[in-house]
Amino acid sequence: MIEVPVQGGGQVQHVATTQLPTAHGVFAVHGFRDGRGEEHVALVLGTPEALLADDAAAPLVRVHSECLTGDALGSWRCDCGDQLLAAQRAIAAEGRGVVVYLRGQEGRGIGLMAKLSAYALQDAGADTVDANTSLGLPVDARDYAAAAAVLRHLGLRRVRLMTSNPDKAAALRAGGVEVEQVVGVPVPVRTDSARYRQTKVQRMGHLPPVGPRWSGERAWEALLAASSHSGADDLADDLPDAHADTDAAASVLLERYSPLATGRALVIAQVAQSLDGFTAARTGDAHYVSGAQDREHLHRLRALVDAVVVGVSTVVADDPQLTVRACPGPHPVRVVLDPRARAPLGARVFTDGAAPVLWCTSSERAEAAAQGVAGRSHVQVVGIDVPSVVPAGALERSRVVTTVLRALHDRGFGRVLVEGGATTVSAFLAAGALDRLWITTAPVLVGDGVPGLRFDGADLMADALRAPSRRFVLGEDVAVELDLAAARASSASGTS
Ligand SMILES: Nc1nc2c(ncn2[C@@H]2O[C@H](COP(=O)(O)OP(=O)(O)OP(=O)(O)O)[C@@H](O)[C@H]2O)c(=O)[nH]1
Ligand SMILES: [Zn+2]
Repeated sequence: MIEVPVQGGGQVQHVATTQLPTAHGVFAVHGFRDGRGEEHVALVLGTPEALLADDAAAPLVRVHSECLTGDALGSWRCDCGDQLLAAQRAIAAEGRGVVVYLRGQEGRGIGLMAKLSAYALQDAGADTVDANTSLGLPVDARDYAAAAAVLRHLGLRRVRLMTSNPDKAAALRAGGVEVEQVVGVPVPVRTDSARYRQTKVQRMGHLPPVGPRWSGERAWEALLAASSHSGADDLADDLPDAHADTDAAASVLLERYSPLATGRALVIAQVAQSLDGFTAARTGDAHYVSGAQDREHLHRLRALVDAVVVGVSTVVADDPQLTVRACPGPHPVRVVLDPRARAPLGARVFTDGAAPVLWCTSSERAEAAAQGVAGRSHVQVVGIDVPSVVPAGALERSRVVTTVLRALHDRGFGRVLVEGGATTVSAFLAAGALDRLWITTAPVLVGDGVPGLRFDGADLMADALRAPSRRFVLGEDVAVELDLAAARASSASGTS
């Protein structure tokens, strides 16, 4: 056993070293006993060479005071549990660092039972400082000499310390460890610990808290940025990795949209249906099938693509704007598939000027259509090489799909959302043109109405179209995403 005397009388004995596999990586864990008989541990990530390298930044270190309620029981009365997690994540993200976990510091050193008594006084209105003093106990009875001794034992003479408590930095410096930087520990804001955190700043001289580095807003900006890098493959840099410190909103957005946020060409579709498979009532009324969260989801999908495609029937029935309003983000180019040029010239997409419109008509109808929208600079007519008769057969529909996607691709719009109606989405699906299909199911029964997805089906369930899927709850609704590109790839390689 090695004894490490330090200034101020602190000394620790090294007792054992072993491995600790955790959610954040495999840490080495070193056990120590101090002069008072308290047992402490150091969780260490990274080789000694990596930790002690002179030419690298000083390693991240967290000196953490034991808190049974916060660390082990998940209590939100204090921020200890969140801080421990945030420290392990930050260390994992850098690939090296140390958490010194100090036992015997429960309740800022007054012990667990006294802390619970102090909590009871806080329930009655006292703040965390007055609660301790009215129990006749010190506000803070901790000292960190043992932490300095542990770090010295590990050979660490310079650290970046994760804390908001200036006493910890001072104690390490007094114990012979240089604190090159004090780094805030990013933790979520929680109502239950708000007053406690405020008191620490106002009455105990702690530094103000820092928020998580990835808020929902920032994550969404990163997703938008990653989507707009045309053609590049190295976009992952824009997005936080799996260990990044994210708040709840950021986690949801990143999980849901990261697979879509690449600069690569991508054709996706979205449909909202009733439980019994209708997209509108018998009269065509579709206001509204799904709820507000699904609307926001649809607007996010719009913001992540270059172009959004609708069939003319949707323009006639719903007069949609097809812009991004329920979240921040750029409007996509709006594409109306209308071989017979029957969209009303007063439709909102033709009159609002909010974003460019490509009106895709058959070549024969293109000139007349262009005259109809003359002077509306945001509308461009695109003549597509398809007959202007109703393209009833599957073959014609699939020709329209291919021709339109090629026309969009040629104009630099590789990322496409096919938004409706269900006939148009079905045509893209049947043509094998969709990479991902989002279907939102709303808990409503329509009985009879405008049918949802329909395509030439299979005779046997064994031959039905199956694909890897993900599920998301959107309020009352459930969105399922089918990864059709993955399904095609696995059936092409015969592994389906
Ligand atoms: N007495 C008392 N102790 C508390 C209370 N809430 C949390 N603690 C204890 O406070 C200790 C953590 O100290 P904090 O002041 O939250 O933070 P810190 O460790 O000083 O500083 P950071 O490094 O920024 O986390 C743990 O031992 C907790 O058990 C409380 O209301 N009363
Ligand atoms: Zn705590």
